[in-house]
Amino acid sequence: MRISIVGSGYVGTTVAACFADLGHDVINIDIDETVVETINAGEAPIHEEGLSELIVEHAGPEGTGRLRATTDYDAVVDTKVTFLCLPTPQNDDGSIDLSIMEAGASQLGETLADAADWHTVVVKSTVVPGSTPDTITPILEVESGKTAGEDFGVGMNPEFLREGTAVHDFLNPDKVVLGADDDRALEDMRSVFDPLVEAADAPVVETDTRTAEMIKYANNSFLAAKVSLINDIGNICKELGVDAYEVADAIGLDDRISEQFLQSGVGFGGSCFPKDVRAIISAAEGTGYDPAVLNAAIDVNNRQPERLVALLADHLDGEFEGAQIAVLGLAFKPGTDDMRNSRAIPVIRDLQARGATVTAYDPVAADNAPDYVDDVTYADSAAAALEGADGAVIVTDWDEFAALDEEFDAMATPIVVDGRRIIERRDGIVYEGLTW
Ligand SMILES: NC(=O)C1=CN([C@@H]2O[C@H](COP(=O)(O)OP(=O)(O)OC[C@H]3O[C@@H](n4cnc5c(N)ncnc54)[C@H](O)[C@@H]3O)[C@@H](O)[C@H]2O)C=CC1
Ligand SMILES: O=C(O)[C@H]1O[C@H](OP(=O)(O)OP(=O)(O)OC[C@H]2O[C@@H](n3ccc(=O)[nH]c3=O)[C@H](O)[C@@H]2O)[C@H](O)[C@@H](O)[C@@H]1O
Repeated sequence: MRISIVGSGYVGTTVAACFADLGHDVINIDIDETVVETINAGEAPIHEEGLSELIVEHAGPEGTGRLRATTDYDAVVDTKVTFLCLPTPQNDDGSIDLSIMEAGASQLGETLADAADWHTVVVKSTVVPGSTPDTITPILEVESGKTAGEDFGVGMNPEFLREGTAVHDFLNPDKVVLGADDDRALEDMRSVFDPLVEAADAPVVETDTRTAEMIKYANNSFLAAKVSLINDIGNICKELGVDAYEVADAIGLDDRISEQFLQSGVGFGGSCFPKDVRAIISAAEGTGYDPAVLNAAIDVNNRQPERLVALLADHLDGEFEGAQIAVLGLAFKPGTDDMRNSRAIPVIRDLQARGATVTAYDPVAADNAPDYVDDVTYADSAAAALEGADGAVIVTDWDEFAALDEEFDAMATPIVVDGRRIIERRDGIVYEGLTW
């Protein structure tokens, strides 16, 4: 099937490359010319395991030609289904900012005015319940001069991939959620997903657009709250002299709890959990409901970076002035160069506010870091960051940090505060785990 994907970021590029791999003819539309040129040159515009190979195979000069990128929305007319994979950031008050979606829907609607045939538009971005039927559909109708359900269809298909394992997650979904308010749109979505559903033997949930939108927030809220709950328990463990990881291993054996998302530490970051939990809190508050547990999840998450720095402060007798602190890890999780809402940001700012100078190292995210933090020296290796440091904090659980050993001996004072349980406790290091 010929499909178009609007937005070529972490979701759009992954989805476009994977759909091309599943046999569809895919056009990826983005306003960023560099991104478009990169894809058309057969290269991945973002760091994601397995993505470069797919882009070489389907967009590269020797490739299948099933993936092509453009800045031109008119390309949509040659396709049958369009997925909107545009950013849905937050306003200052935490509520969802739909302006980019509105701009994309507006451009798409103008293009659809010229479409002779039925076309289905699918919202893949994470949007609060009601956004698709109440905001996106009316824009498409006004700009195209057509009627939803009669001339074109609208669906909502939330995405559950994780950054770092995006290609694997997309191709091996736990579930595929297809939300639609009319049968033809649903039928088109089924046709797009058939090859994936068959290859992955994935369960399909068919529902209306509002419910599909809410399923996404419920999924992310549940996981974010689970991380905050294990962090709350972890903080209690630390205060009481108990190892939270031993506790988590045991409770994770209970199928009702499961072992996943029980790693306590410096908290959740990324472009989704913090923003999505705040957006659904805001939507709930708009109805007059106070979502107490979700507010607590954000509150606990905000406190973990402070607790990490406070543990280091204890070992430096509160004296950060003139201290050189190594920060290992900048990305919000391993496997990605994404620093959006990384816990490294509050950790670095807190250290600097207390008077420390910061030398940071991350295997892939350092180039993005200056957009988020100032006055940081970037080292080429963990060893270089640690050399001469008065203390170190571990913010991201990159595998390579687990192999660090004698590098700590080159520190001026080998104090290591581990926010991700990645470093081995050993003689010669003053080691503090955040929740163990
Ligand atoms: N990042 C993730 O792991 C996941 C994200 N999501 C959701 O998917 C949506 C997209 O997120 P990301 O891919 O992370 O965003 P992103 O920020 O990585 O990429 C968005 C892309 O859209 C382009 N763009 C902006 N305005 C445009 C316009 N008017 N027309 C065409 N292109 C335009 C940008 O140039 C950029 O390349 C969000 O709603 C997010 O919450 C859902 C699941 C996973
Ligand atoms: O909506 C989204 O964008 C995505 O958000 C998350 O994916 P992602 O943010 O890429 O990464 P996760 O692996 O979920 O990690 C999020 C944060 O939680 C932290 N985390 C995760 C698990 C854990 O046990 N402990 C913990 O602190 C990670 O370090 C990271 O900072 C969800 O897992 C995806 O299903 C969803 O599609």
